[in-house]
Amino acid sequence: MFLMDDIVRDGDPVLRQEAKKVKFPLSADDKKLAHNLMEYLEVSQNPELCEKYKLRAGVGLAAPQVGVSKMMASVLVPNDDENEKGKPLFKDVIINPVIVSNSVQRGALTEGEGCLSVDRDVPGYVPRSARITLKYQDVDGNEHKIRLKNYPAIVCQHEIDHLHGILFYDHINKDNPFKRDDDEVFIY
Ligand SMILES: O=CN(O)CCNC(=O)c1cccc(Cl)c1Cl
Ligand code: NI
Repeated sequence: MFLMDDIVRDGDPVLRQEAKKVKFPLSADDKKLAHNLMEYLEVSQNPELCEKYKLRAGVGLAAPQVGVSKMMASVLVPNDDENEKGKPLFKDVIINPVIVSNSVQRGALTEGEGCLSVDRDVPGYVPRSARITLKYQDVDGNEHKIRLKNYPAIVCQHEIDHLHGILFYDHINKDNPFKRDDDEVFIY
C-alpha cells in the first residue's frame, strides 16, 4: 500500500518528465501499480483509515507521483450527496489517456486545487476546460471514450497533466491568481 513516504515531491525531476505509454497486456507489475494507485484513493477517502495511515486525501493519483514515469493514473471522484448511496461520479484507472476534444468554455474549482506532490498551499483558480472528451484504456485493455464535465473533468485534467510533467500551479495566473473570465464556470 502506498503511504505518504512513497509520494514524490515537487523538485524531483520525475514530476517534470513526459511519462511513457503503457503496453498491453499489462505486466504483473503494472497490474499491481494500477491496483495500488486506486487503493490509495479508497483508503485516503475513508476517514478512519486516512487518519490511521496519516495520509493526505486524494481524488486522483498519477504514477509519476510514486516515482513511476508511466501513462497511468487512478481517479476516484466521490458523490457528495448522500442519497446517491456513495456511487462515485467517476472511478477508474485511466491508462494512456488522451483528451480528444475539449470545450472552449473554461472551468475552475472555486476552492482551487491541491497536489500530494506539492507540500504547500498555492492559492488561485486553475483554469481548465469545463468539459472534455477523454479516451483511455482500462486495466483490461478495453478502450473507453467518455465525455466528462465539472469535478470529474477537472480531476482527470489534473491527473493527465501529471503524465506530461505539468503541475496545477503552472496554470495559475501570476498577476491575478483569482482572475475570473466572464464565460468561465466555477465548480463548487
Ligand atoms: O494528482 C493527484 N493528487 O495530487 C492528489 C491530491 N490532490 C487532489 O486530490 C485534488 C485536490 C483538489 C483538486 C484536484 Cl483536481 C485534485 Cl486532483
Ligand atoms: Ni496532483
